[in-house]
Amino acid sequence: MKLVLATKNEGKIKEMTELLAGQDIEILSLADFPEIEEIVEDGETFRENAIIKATEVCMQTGLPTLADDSGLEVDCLEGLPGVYSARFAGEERDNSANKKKLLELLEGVPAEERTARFKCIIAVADTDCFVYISEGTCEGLITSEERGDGGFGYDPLFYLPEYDKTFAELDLETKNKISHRGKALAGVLDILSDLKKMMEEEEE
Ligand SMILES: O=c1nc[nH]c2c1ncn2[C@H]1C[C@H](O)[C@@H](COP(=O)(O)OP(=O)(O)OP(=O)(O)O)O1
Ligand SMILES: [Mg+2]
Repeated sequence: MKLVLATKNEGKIKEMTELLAGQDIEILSLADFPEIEEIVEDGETFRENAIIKATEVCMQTGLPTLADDSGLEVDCLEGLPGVYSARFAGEERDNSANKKKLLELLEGVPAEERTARFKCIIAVADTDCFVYISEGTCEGLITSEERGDGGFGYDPLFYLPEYDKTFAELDLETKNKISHRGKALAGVLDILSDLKKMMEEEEE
């Protein structure tokens, strides 16, 4: 079965490809469909945006599609950047500027008040564009400076006390085991396996 990952984010593609390894699924991404235009993520929640991305790409490709909408919620910022994580510092969606803005907003906030969580909502659209949803959360703390050079996005600022490491200091396998994305993806594996069976039966 072919599955389109409805994302342009190389970091997500890498993590999800690893999480789906061994499922005998042929993974495509938006890089394989250059004709698909920029999708406007104007939902008010991760859930809405995940559904927008999954259904839009499913309709345009006619293939089963998986979309991930995710972001970082910081408690002392009342949940910001949240659904605005990608464009926190502006529409250019500049990662460095996003991280800088977050650190500036948290200047002077003591470690114990820097609690935060990553959230990920995954939407899987089948060939009828019927949508299944799964969620994952990962709790951590925001550091006061960047640590590590792995991962993507806010990873160098997201610290896991149990590991004494940021997401950017963990290897891909460990991040996938504990991350919001790893947990959300685990919740759709059964759906994907059912979908695969269905598609194979249809072909016979
Ligand atoms: O594990 C993560 N490690 C670090 N940062 C992360 C992670 N997960 C989400 N994030 C950040 C990146 C981006 O600022 C926002 C997601 O925004 P989001 O719209 O879902 O993704 P995106 O625009 O990068 O790619 P796309 O929409 O094509 O899937 O949260
Ligand atoms: Mg996006």
